[in-house]
Amino acid sequence: MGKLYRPTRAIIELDAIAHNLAIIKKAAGDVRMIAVVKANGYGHGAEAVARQALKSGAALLAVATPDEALELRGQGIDADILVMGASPVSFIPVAVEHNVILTAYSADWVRQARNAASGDVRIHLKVDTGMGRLGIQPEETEEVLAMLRRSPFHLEGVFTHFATADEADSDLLNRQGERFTAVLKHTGTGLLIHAANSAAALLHPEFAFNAVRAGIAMYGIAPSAYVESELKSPLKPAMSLSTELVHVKKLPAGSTVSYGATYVTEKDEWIGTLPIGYADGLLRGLQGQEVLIRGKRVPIIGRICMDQCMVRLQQEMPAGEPVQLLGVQGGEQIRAEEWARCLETIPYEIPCMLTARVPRFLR
Ligand SMILES: Cc1ncc(COP(=O)(O)O)c(CNc2conc2O)c1O
Repeated sequence: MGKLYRPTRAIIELDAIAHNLAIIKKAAGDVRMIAVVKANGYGHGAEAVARQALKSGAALLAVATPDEALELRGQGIDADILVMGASPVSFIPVAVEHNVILTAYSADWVRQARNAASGDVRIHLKVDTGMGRLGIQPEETEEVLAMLRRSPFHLEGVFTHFATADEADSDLLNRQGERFTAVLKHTGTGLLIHAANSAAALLHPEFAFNAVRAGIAMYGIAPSAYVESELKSPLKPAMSLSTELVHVKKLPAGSTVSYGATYVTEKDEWIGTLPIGYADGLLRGLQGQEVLIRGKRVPIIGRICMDQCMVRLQQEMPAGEPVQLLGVQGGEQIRAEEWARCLETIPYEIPCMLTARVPRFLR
């Protein structure tokens, strides 16, 4: 990456990825780890996270789309990669060429795919046990397995996905687990059997089967407040986001700040400008969110702009003063979970929403 002239950057701590995978592995037991690196590694950088996860013992990688798999292959990643989403039948020859594992997610897909396939097509069969997104219905299992046996597919795994593993109420989780266990009576041996996402891997080892698919927790973010409250060891956020003040001025009482002049200073106020805005992923809904300067919390005031935002300082400060938007500064910390509360969303969205304009530096 060439020299950058804007101080805004995300730092990705690979040690945190390793730390979090160890926590997940300890919780899930003696099972294989599938590192979910889709969506550019939840915004952290898929290649770097994939390499660290493999170094930390991940057995294979999981992505959402065929293109994400090909991108990793293009970056020289030779490990097994499972495309968990719907791959078009037209991708099958490409998958064989690049040794990418596909998901058989419906009886129709199997019917169409078996006519398009030549060569050893590696697949995992997905069963819909209650997520209602992709997967065959449990009652289709024997029919689909029979079709697979009469096809050029090499069935290597069976999986399902939990809809409520991050919630205290485990009723649907248990029903999904029972449905999936019933399906496994028909699938034979020697398969990778995986159902658990981070929440299930951390809190429900009874559903670890012989592999778990870790996403959000690998990045050091708890799937939900409930899961975080149940954790024995804290996760370590792998991403921090920082910048610097680029402009500081004192505005007299009654001065307006930013578009719409929605913020008016009530007295003489020191106002700082940060070179980060909603085109970087600092969404306008984060107006009012605090950032850290000299270890103290100061609020974003006025409307967040495309490339900049303003904060109300407690005193005069020089341009160049470090600003922490996510991460630790002094004795304080701001986490993705806090942004998620501010935006009334889930923490998953936070790292994913940082745009490519924010450079990611590995540490
Ligand atoms: C099929 C599948 N397996 C595993 C994971 C990892 O889950 P985790 O990040 O909770 O560990 C996901 C995440 N999928 C999504 C997370 O948020 N929206 C999603 O579609 C997934 O879609």
